[in-house]
Amino acid sequence: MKRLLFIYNPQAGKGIVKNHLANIVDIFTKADYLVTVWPTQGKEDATRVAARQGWWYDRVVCCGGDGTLSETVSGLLTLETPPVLGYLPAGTTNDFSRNLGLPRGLEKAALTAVEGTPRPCDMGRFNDRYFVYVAAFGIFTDVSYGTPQEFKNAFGHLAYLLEGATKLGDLGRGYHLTVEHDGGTLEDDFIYGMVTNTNSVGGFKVFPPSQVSLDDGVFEVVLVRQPRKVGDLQDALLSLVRQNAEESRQVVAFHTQKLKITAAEALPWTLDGEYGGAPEVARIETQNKAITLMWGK
Ligand SMILES: Nc1ncnc2c1ncn2[C@@H]1O[C@H](COP(=O)(O)OP(=O)(O)OP(=O)(O)O)[C@@H](O)[C@H]1O
Repeated sequence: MKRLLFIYNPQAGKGIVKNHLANIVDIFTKADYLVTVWPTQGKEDATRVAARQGWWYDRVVCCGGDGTLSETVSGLLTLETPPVLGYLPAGTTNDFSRNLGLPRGLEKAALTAVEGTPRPCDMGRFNDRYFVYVAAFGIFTDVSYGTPQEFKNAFGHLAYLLEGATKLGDLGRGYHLTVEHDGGTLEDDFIYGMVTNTNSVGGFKVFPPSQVSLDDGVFEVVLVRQPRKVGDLQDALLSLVRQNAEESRQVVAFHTQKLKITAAEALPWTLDGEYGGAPEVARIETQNKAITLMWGK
């Protein structure tokens, strides 16, 4: 009999997991797993339990929103040989799960967690922390802006925000940055930056799907320069909407394995939609195929 650790956030997505718990455990049991169930007790608890107990299990499955997935992965990455991870999306935002082709419904996702296709995926290191699919800074990811929910929705709203800014003639507040990546170094003022592993962050796409993969060992980086005039904002917006960032003066887009961003002041970041601190120097690196995730067939 194999061993499975099921970590779930009882608060995620208004507590929907509770209504499905018996069915989920039954699905795991039928797949020949002895199941340990761990309802998370608060912030960072998923990280703690995954880091301390994960080594003993053949499979870890987590259930919750992007926050729970990110916390579980952070714990598993401290292990020498992390077990295969299944994910049951149950949050208010489940951006990442779209990339895994998971079926709708917790029972179907539970079946995928034990009988789907295991695929190694790249994870991100951000100074001494980890992220699963996105690290970002700038307009509307700033801590001073508002609630965590507003951060979470920021990515999907970027194009919309730029459009609004264009109408208002608000050129935004830039950060003076030195950006060192595999292909060179640039120094300029930027209003927004995103380092991502996926092609779907709130439906905001920059790279053609053929250039993006979860296991290629590189991240996709998008930086929006500080506009000097309203026309610059329009230029940035158009290039984002048309997915031709490479041709825009306002938007810089590239792939890289390593990235170092040095800011002239504290720069607030979000990691997987949660506040990630405000370091002056951010060292970001792809951890190639660091976690094997269960995918839908
Ligand atoms: N028992 C708990 N009570 C309160 N918060 C918790 C508890 N367990 C975990 N958390 C915290 O809740 C945060 C959000 O969790 P999660 O992302 O799973 O759910 P969500 O907010 O509903 O979904 P999303 O983040 O996708 O909007 C996590 O950062 C986690 O640390």
